Amino acid sequence: MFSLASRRLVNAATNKSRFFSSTAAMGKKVAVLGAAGGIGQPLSLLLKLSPNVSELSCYDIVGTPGVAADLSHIPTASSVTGNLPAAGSWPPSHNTGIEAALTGASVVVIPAGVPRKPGMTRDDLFNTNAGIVKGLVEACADFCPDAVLAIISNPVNSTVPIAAEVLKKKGVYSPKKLCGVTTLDVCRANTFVAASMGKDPKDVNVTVIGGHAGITILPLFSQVPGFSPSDEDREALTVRTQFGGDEVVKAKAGAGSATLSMAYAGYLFTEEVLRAMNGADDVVQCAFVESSLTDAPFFSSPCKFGPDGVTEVMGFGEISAYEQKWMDQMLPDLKKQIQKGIDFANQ
Ligand SMILES: NC(=O)C1=CN([C@@H]2O[C@H](COP(=O)(O)OP(=O)(O)OC[C@H]3O[C@@H](n4cnc5c(N)ncnc54)[C@H](O)[C@@H]3O)[C@@H](O)[C@H]2O)C=CC1
Ligand SMILES: O=C([O-])CC(=O)C(=O)O
Repeated sequence: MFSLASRRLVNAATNKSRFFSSTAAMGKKVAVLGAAGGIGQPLSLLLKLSPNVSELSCYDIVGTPGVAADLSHIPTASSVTGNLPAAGSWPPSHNTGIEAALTGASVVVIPAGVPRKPGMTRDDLFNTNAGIVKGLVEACADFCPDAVLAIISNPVNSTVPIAAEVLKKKGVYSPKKLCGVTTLDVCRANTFVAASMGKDPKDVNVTVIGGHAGITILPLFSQVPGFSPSDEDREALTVRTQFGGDEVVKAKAGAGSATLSMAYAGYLFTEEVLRAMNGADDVVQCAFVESSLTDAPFFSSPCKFGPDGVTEVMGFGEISAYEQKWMDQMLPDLKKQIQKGIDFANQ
């Protein structure tokens, strides 16, 4: 699923892409909200290397003039701007503010908000991040209502429903254009299974369904061709994928959560959205979207992408009895977290 995007990144970075000049003409404006943060900076770097991006708009409440000035020295075809809520944009001639940051954007990636510290759940971030996401999505509704929104800010299981409610109130909601980014769960599952099978991770593509928090994350290892782990290994790999975020939070010991792997995952997700916008008809990736596959109103599953975002929420095929057990356990939690977001947006 990701091998093409990954190859393009290497090509762009080494400036040898034979696609470079031809695809630059199809480049889109991409805005990163939270661009000065732990995820935002490396994500912006990767997007600056993308031949599918013609304009990179970095927005944050602090630091974006520096991030943009720094990125602007990288010799790729895209322009870059650093936007702040008030005065002090970069370049100085550029209008500052969220309106300038968002106007004309085709894709908006949102990693704005606080990360976890050890001992916290993603839901513990709700009180701070719910309001941040609500405010930013209101601005998206006002200034780029047709953009695809890719929500990274946690808790994704609640922030995506918040975004949906905000967009509905503004009269611009399209389920095709609102995605929670669960790509990091796929990256982790691929990495862990490839190591267990002695394979190159690029040859593994695990479907991960559900949500993006603990047991709501469900990797479908039964669908990986040639993979038949012992019960014990399957349990260990499933739990490690579900709690991969905690592994990083613990190792960072108070300095935050996954940033570099998330920047990579956010880049892969965005590249695939852009590739579909540019006409590719083979783009399928997991995303947390409005869904009728289960009785949870939002659910992550493989989705087909086209020029306007998600064109089909695909099913997830047959799952094993082991996976069904996790699914039964997950759904009440997931539905509760979704409802919490909906209630917040409507209070
Ligand atoms: N979906 C996923 O798989 C993952 C999600 N995350 C989540 O991503 C979020 C960001 O994580 P980090 O980058 O590590 O945090 P960070 O604290 O390093 O960066 C967040 C950035 O958001 C900015 N920000 C805060 N309020 C803002 C606003 N109203 N408008 C614009 N920018 C604003 C901050 O100034 C900061 O630069 C967290 O909520 C974290 O839990 C992290 C890893 C994986
Ligand atoms: O664990 C966290 O808080 C950050 C995150 O969502 C992840 O790494 O999957």
